[in-house]
Amino acid sequence: MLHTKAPHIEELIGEALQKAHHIGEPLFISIVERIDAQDPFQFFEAGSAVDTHRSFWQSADNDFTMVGVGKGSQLYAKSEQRFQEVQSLWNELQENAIIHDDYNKKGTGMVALGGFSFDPLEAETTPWESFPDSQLTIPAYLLTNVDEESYLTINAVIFPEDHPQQIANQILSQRELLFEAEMKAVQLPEIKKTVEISPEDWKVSVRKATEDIKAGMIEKVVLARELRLSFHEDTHITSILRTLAETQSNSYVFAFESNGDHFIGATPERLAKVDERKLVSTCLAGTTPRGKSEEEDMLLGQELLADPKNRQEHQFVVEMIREAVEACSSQIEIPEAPILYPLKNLQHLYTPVKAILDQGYTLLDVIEKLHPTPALGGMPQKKSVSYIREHETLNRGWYAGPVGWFDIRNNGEFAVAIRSALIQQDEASLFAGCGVVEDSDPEAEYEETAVKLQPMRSVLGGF
Ligand SMILES: C=C(O[C@H]1C=CC=C(C(=O)O)[C@@H]1O)C(=O)O
Ligand SMILES: [Mg+2]
Repeated sequence: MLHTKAPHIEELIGEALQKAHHIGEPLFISIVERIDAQDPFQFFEAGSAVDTHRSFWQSADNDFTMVGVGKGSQLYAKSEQRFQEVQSLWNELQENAIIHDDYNKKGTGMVALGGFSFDPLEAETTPWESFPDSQLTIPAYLLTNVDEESYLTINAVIFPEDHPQQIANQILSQRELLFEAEMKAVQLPEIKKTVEISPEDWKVSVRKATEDIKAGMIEKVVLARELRLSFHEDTHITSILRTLAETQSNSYVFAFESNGDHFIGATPERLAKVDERKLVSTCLAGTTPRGKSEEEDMLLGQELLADPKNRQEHQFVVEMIREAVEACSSQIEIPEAPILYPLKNLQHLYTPVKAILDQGYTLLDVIEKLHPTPALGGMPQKKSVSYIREHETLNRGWYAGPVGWFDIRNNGEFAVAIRSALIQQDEASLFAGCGVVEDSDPEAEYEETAVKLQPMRSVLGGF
């Protein structure tokens, strides 16, 4: 039930239309209202009656959630300069925008949500046909839960030839649908078939990578593998999303729906966040399972902190992020040694990076410098990405790519889309990778990826 009244939509659209007429060009309009507290999962569910294009984003500390429905506008770019191209499209869109916003809260109003594939030079498109190289959506309807309040943004492009009444009616009827849905009971899928894609070949590729590292070809490379599940029925995405959010603490929970396909995950790995020019990035690499008892857990954690192979894996990430952050910011703070970052099934080595972003740089500039970090690609950056293109048999698509959001206040946050799955009706592909260094043992790396597959596997009907 909706207890707030939409602001004078028709009036605002009428004004925008007059202006569009005057300049002879389409105009972007964004209207923000504060609404009664809304459950984001219910809103996501209700969104399916409005559009098959939805987005979900919840920050790792759970205090910030956004749900996008439909397309107010979209930003696409397909080239090695995709981050800069998306930035230019975003700047252009803002030039002809009218914004009605009395609140000025982060993540409300004109906000772009979406992601980028791991490697823009990957030629293969299957099974990622619905997820272009970069796709950022300014949702037609955006729910933002921030500072314990809920906000609804309506975004639309108004063309000079549009009819204001018609547009207002459509918005008002869709807006009503968004607050109507009854939440179904959580229903997780039942697995019909589980296929691990060539685990033995994958271990051989890890062994080969260690040899190539010893031969000096590269220093580190992250190799990923795939697990394919099929289900007895089509999956219910809201149930999967809600269960993921409930079970995976310390993680960003995300979902992107595009043409009915879903890319969904719970990733612990922040790439970069900018909040009023305060920049935060994260080095997360080096892994061990959680213990079954508190004692075993501590022991495993201490071993991880002291393990040279994992420390090396981690250190590559710290060095690279330091260099990238130094190129665009000042007052950089990086602790000398990592600490433990505990998740439900595993623990990582973690080093936070803080800085103040220099004037003139945007979040996308930072993402461009960082992606991929050696936690997802390797070291050196370009060589390891080519190595992956050549030796990894799966098509990563958006797996390990940057996913997130930004607004017109230059705030935003991107995480790296790991611990994730591409869900296509009654099928899913799950992905997990691991950092291979000189001393990697293929069997141990295989086990590490098995634990990393666990969070998605368990919400998809597995153990
Ligand atoms: C590439 C993945 O994890 C990365 C992030 C944290 C720890 C990692 C590791 O210890 O190997 C990986 O670099 C993945 O989960 O698919
Ligand atoms: Mg590792």
